[in-house]
Formats: sequence, structure tokens, C-alpha cells
Amino acid sequence: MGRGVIIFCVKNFAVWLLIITSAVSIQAWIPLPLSATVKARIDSTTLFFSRYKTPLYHGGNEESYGPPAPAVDSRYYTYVEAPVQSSRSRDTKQPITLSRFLSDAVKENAELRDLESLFMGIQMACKTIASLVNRAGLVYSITEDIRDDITDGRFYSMKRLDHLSTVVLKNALKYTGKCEVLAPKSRLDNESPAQHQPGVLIAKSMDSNYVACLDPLDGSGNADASICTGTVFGVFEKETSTGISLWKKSREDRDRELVDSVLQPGKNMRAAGYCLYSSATVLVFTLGESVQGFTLDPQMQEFVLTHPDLTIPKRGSVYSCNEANSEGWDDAYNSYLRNLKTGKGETGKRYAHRYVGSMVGDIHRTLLYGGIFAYPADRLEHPDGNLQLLYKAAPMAYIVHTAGGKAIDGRSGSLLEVRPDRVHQKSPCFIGSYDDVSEWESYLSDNEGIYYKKGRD
Ligand SMILES: O=P(O)(O)OC[C@H]1O[C@](O)(COP(=O)(O)O)[C@@H](O)[C@@H]1O
Repeated sequence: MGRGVIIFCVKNFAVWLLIITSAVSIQAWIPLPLSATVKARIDSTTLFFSRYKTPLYHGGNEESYGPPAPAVDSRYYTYVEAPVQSSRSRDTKQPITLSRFLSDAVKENAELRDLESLFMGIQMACKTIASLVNRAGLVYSITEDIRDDITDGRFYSMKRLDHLSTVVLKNALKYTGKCEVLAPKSRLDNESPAQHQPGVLIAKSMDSNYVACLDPLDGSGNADASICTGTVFGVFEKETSTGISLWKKSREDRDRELVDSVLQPGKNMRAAGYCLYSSATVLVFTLGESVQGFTLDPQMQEFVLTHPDLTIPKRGSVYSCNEANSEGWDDAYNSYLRNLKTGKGETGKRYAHRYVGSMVGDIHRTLLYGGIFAYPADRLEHPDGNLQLLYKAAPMAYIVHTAGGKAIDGRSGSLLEVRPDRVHQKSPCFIGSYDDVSEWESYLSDNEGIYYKKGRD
């Protein structure tokens, strides 16, 4: 009796499974007029199968997040295989990944070969930092300051996320086996603890003259509120090479030489980029000729080309700065903004104000939509603005300039001409659409003020 029952149940289940499977496949292509109950049964079956086909969470343990999100019914969206910009052709060519883009670039220009390994390290780090940022607060407390060991004995508070990002970036660069990485210590800069960013890294390629300066997590203070943050980097060629390996010198000499090698004006950069951690993770970089944007596909865990040959609009309609400092701003800048707000500027239209308080997010929006981002100097507490030149303002200025925009410091003309004397030196910066920055530049005069026209001693 028992054996017969088992055979009957198995046969029955097999028939049921066959009916459901064929209904699911037919239903996916030809929406049949099925009753709600049968449709619900089909959807739950689809979900059952999809659960094991495409893991819905990366890095996290599914059980810890509760049941998986319902699979989006593929009949309600069209997933374009090719990057968005070429969706006009609606072709389904394979997405161009960052790895492939870089290997193609190296085939065309062999001297970029050493940059490729640097970028592979940065790419790996950005994927990990994106995961850390997205899970911050879930798996560890980020608001807790921690005592950081990257100091000369003095205490600098760092957010845990800052520290984790620095460690991830340092290890990823070392993992390439082609980079020597240093976290410049304050004793190499006469900076006060408040101004020193212990997380900043300097990496030297072992096989070439490339040196990079990297800010692992710009705007980390915003992470507690889940506001966008970013990684920023700029790559130079060493101006003079002693030919002797850094490691044959004393620690002090090595550090000094590595620090000196990045103290160059932004115009000397060979590459620059940022990774924005927001509703999407977007890696934007330039190798000097054009600006390319890649978006991280969370399922493939690959950066896919989504913004080929990015150019900034010649003119925008948004200004971005922290107006809380306006009482300390120069009269010239305040009258420029007053005209933008009242429609008395060159366009005759009123501008909007947008300020996230996270430089990477504010400049990424400016790059895509146009306008002007600024961190001016003020007489209140930022005599040189609040952004470090070497590893924040200059790489962003280089990217925007390469995309057809403009960047000035309001004192000596182009921001890319300014050579920093110290790693953590700050500079006023005005970065954005060519016509918008030129309009602000026309307000500069020879009057005594925080800014003046280029050429004054
Ligand atoms: O709060 P403020 O003075 O407007 O400064 C905001 C600026 O400071 C930053 O958050 C930099 O902060 P970090 O020094 O912590 O990286 C930028 O991202 C942002 O543009």
C-alpha cells in the first residue's frame, strides 16, 4: 500500500510541476487570461526558481535580511543589455566593463599599462568601499570615533568608515603587487591635527614613474546620515626619478621623497577620477583625453560603461556652495550670487541652489547638469576654503577641465596651475561649466580683497 501511495504522489507532483513550468514559460511570453489564483501560483513558482538563479544580496547573508525581495516581473521593464547611452540602437551587445575598457586603452597606448594595474587596484577597493558604505550602520557602528594608528602619536579622531576605507584602499593597491603605499604622517606637514587627514594615501607604482594621491572617503561625515560620499584620486608622473628604489633609503627620506613627488600642479596629472557612493556607485575618470563614467552593476559586480565621453554643459542653471559662510565672503562673490538669484546674470534667468555638502556628489551633479560648484575662501573660518587642493580640488578640477569645463582659485587663474607646498594645503575653488566660471571670473578686479585677477604679486 505504502509504495503505491508514494509512486502516486511522485507521479502527481511531476505532472503538476510540468503544468506549472510550461504555464510559467508560456505566461512569460504570451500573457494568458489566467485567474488571479493561478497567476499568484505562477508568480510564487517564478520567485522560487529565481531565488536560486540570481542571488539577490551580495555580501550579506540572505537570512539575516529576511525573505528576498519579490523578483521584478520582466514583463514590466525592458532591460537594455547595452549601456544606456547607446540604448537608441536597442542592440544587445555586451556591456563594456572597466576591465575591458582599460585593456583596450592599453592596447592602443602601451605606456598606460602601468596605469592599468593602478586602476585595477582602485576598482577593487571602490567595490569593497561601496559595500561597506551600503552596509554601514547595519553591520557596524560608524558614528563611533576610533583612535587611529596612522599618526605620529597624536590623536586624530576618524570615523570607523574612514578608517576601513583607508585600509581597504591601501590593501587593494598593495594587492596589485605593483604599488608602494604610504600614509603621509603629520610630521611631514606642519599641519595642526584638525587640518590633517590621516586617511589620505600616496601610492607609487613600482614599475613606472606614476605616483597617486588618494582620498579614500571624501565627505565621510555625511555617511552617518546615508548621504553620498566618494573616493577621489589623482595620478602624476614623478618629475625626477633618482632611479634608486624608495626602500633603499631611510624611512624618513622615503616618505619625504614620496610626498614631494605628488606636490605638483594639477595640470601635470596623467589621470584622475572619483567614485561616487550614492543611489548608484559611479566611477568617473579621465586618462587625459576624455572623461568616462562607469556604473557598478550590483549583480555582476562589474563597473559597466554608462557615460561614455562625458562632457559638461557649457552653461548650467545651478550654483552650489555653503551659503552659511556668506557673511565672510568677498563682496565680489556675493554680488555675483545676488545676480544669479535675481536673474540679473548673463543668462537673465534665476539660478537654483543645490548643496549636498559632499564634494563628490555636488561636482558629479555639476558635471552632468552644468552650473558652478564653489568652496570660496571666507573671513570667518576658511581663509583658504575648506577643500584640500592636492587630493580633492585638483583631481576634480582636472576631470571637469577635461570634460570641457573650467576651474579657478580666484587668485591665480586656473586651479590646475597651483603647485601645493604641503599635502593638506587647502585652496579656494570654483569648478564647473565654462561659461558659468568665466562669468564669475569677470567679477574679479584688482581691488584689495580675498580674490584678485591673475598676475597680482
Ligand atoms: O561642511 P562644509 O564646510 O560645507 O564642507 C563640506 C565639504 O567638506 C567635505 O565634506 C570634506 O569633508 P572631509 O574632509 O571629511 O572629507 C566635502 O565633501 C564637502 O564639499
